[in-house]
Amino acid sequence: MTTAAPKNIDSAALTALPKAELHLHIEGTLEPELILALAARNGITLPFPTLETLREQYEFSDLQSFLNLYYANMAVLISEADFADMTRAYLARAKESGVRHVEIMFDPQAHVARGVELSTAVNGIAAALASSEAEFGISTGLIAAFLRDESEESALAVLEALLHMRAPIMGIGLDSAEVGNPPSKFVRLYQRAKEAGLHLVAHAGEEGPPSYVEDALDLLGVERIDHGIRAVEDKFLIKRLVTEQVPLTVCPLSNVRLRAVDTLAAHPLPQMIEAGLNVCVSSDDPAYFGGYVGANFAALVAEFAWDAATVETLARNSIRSSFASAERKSELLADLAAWSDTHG
Ligand code: HPA
Ligand SMILES: [Zn+2]
Repeated sequence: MTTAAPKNIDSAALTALPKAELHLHIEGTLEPELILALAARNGITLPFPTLETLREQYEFSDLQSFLNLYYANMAVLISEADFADMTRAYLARAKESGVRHVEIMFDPQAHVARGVELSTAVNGIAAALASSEAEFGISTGLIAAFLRDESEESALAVLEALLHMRAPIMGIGLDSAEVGNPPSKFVRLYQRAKEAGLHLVAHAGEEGPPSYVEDALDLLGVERIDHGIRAVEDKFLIKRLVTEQVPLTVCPLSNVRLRAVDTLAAHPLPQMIEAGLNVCVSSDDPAYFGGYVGANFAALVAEFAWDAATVETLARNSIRSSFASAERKSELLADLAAWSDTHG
């Protein structure tokens, strides 16, 4: 018997790969063109009012330097239509990347702090998500992410408001400036969300130490870790993450642009796959970091010369680690098996 040589993974095959995107900040999908269009629609003057001057700002030295621009650009989001247009634009691009299921994070506190009603943000995003399956073939879920550089009281107040208005959220997350804002600050928030039946995720180990990953699991009870790349610094933690198969949503282009790693070649993802960790690939803030999830896969395949089996594993992990219904997961896994028959 001869073994067939692995086929090359071309861009059409990567696009066709059925995948779930589990780490995506919807405000991080605002492309410069849309920022300027929304600014014009709302009569807002931005500090960088042209495409050229705005684009010049997209050089980051760390997470905080990115967050400064990310929060400043949110000023253009005023009406439900703005939130809906941003979300629909993302879904259209996600479809081009072969995304079949997405769990979208949004930052409710960042909008409330600007004087935008919570219902405006929630209803606008939800309106676009409501037609996503029919329009784009993408099933969706919404996750309210809380700002870890704000107080737990502020997060609790916004969570209560979301529950009171019966916002269509499936879970909560924790994002923004990580170092100095450990998971231990948010124990009551996560307890409350758990009581309310919500799924629990948190960013940990992006810039923060491996102990934040451990604390997110032990103190907050999260089901998934967003990023988690610094876990590789602690071999005992890696062993635990492998044993428990904790999902890690890794965002390679983000890590390079925010200098969490020096280069894509130096990214720990191959080592993480090799160790048997339950990793998947996501885009984080694709309008800021040089590409949607398809571009992340393409860059990885170009850098590491991966075969079909490796990208299939990453896609399978993303589907299995999602909070999609059991039926939806089976459907996507069947599509993945069909992809493998063609491309494997
Ligand atoms: O990459 C990120 N890290 C932390 N907080 C964030 N908020 C939006 N994007 C990010
Ligand atoms: Zn993120």
